[in-house]
This record gives sequence, C-alpha cells and structure tokens, in this order.
Amino acid sequence: MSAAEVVVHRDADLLAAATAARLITRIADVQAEQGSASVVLTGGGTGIAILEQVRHSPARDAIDWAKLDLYWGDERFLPAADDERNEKQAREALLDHVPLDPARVHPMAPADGEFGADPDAAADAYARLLAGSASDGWVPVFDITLLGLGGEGHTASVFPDSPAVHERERSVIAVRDSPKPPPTRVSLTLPAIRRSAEVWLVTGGAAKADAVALAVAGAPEAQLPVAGARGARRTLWLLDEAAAAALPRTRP
Ligand SMILES: O=C1O[C@H](COP(=O)(O)O)[C@@H](O)[C@H](O)[C@H]1O
Repeated sequence: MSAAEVVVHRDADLLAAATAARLITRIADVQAEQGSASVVLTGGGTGIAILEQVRHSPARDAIDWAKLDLYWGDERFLPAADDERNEKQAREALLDHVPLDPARVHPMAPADGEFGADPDAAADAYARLLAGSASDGWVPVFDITLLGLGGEGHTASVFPDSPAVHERERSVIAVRDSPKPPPTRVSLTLPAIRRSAEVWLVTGGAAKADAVALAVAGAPEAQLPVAGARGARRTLWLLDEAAAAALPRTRP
C-alpha cells in the first residue's frame, strides 16, 4: 500500500477548484494511457463541490465522457428523489450536464428501487455489479476513488467500531444505525476501497482536523476507518488549511 501524500490548499473553495483541475487531468491521462477510466464518487459537501467545479471548468471536455465509468463509494439508502441521495446531488452538480454513457454510470439502488426497502439486497446487487467488471471476479481496480470523511473518522459509510469496519470478505455492505443521518446506508468496505489504484481523501474545515492528523499518523482503522482507506499506488490527502491544522509542520 502507498504512503500518504498531503497537499494543502488555502481554503475550501480553492480545495474544490484545485481538486477538480487535478481530477480532469488525471482522468484525461488515464484515458490516454488505457482508453477508459473509472472513478468512484463520494457524497458530502466537498465531494459535491468538486463535481460542481468540474462542471464549470473550461477544461472539462479534456475528459472523454463516453469512456468514463462512475461508481459510488457509499449511498444514503433513501428514495431516488430524495435530495440527500449522493447520486441525486452528483447528477445535479455534474452528471446531468456532460455526455456520459448511461450504461457506464453505476449508482447504488435507492430505497424505492428494485430491491425495495432492503439495503442488504441493494448491497449484494452492487457487489455483483462490481464483481462482473472485475478482473479478479471481486472488485475492479478503480483508477481514482474520491472519499470524504467525518470528524469522528468515518469514510464512505464505514463508521468507527461498527460491523462494517471489521468486514473482510464482502465488497459492499448495508449499514444500519449510522450515527450520521440517514441511519441506513450502503457502502464499499475498506478492502474494496483498497483495490483502487489511487485514493484521494478530500476534506476541509476545522471539524476534520483531528481525524486527518490521526489518520495520516496511522491510527488503527477500527477506531478511525479513514485510516484504512489507502490506494495501491497512491494515497493522496487533499485538504484546506483548517483541515490540515493538526498535522505536524514539516515546512517553515
Ligand atoms: O454522509 C456522508 O458524509 C461524508 C462526509 O461528508 P462531508 O459533508 O462532511 O464532507 C461523505 O464522505 C459520504 O460520502 C457521505 O455519504
């Protein structure tokens, strides 16, 4: 697994704009190298702000949108039309505004979808979908996985000291009793996240500072799940100054 790299931007707006620029460039590079690219999207304030910045970027069509596979790291298990759905927010921020191939956009099922109100069935279906595009029959090697985090150390919907953080076999799990609303969610597991070539952990704000510093220092993932989110080739922390405030200073 890769060692953590940290890049700090002045504030939340610059963090979102710079990450959008980085994302466009990396996707274009991967497409030039291998024809297509895969990205795992995150919800949350920073994750959606990045997508809005991509939408407004004059460089956005450096991406070949028809050759991009999109997945989600987690989803709030709510009806499809609920404004809190990560998928709905991502579509409004970017996905509805670019010429994606709909067959390559892979949302997690909503609570009023084909699996009804059964999050385990939705999680199992997503695991099957991932397995179907994986060279190892389990999880694809995602080119870039975007993740946010909570101040208590959750990432995707893997919360501290929850059953999800101890999952080693399944790639996707249902989460009940999430401490952050809504209580029912579907999430990639940490071993599935670690199939990614690159994991980008993107967050801003002072409320995240302690979790960031502990994770970068290598805290145990059972207590701080975000510490277990690492890419096989690269683990990149993209922060604003407030979120980086508790990191040890290495520069004058
Ligand atoms: O609920 C969620 O929250 C986290 C972090 O969100 P933020 O607004 O504090 O940045 C996000 O990573 C996750 O995808 C989402 O479901």
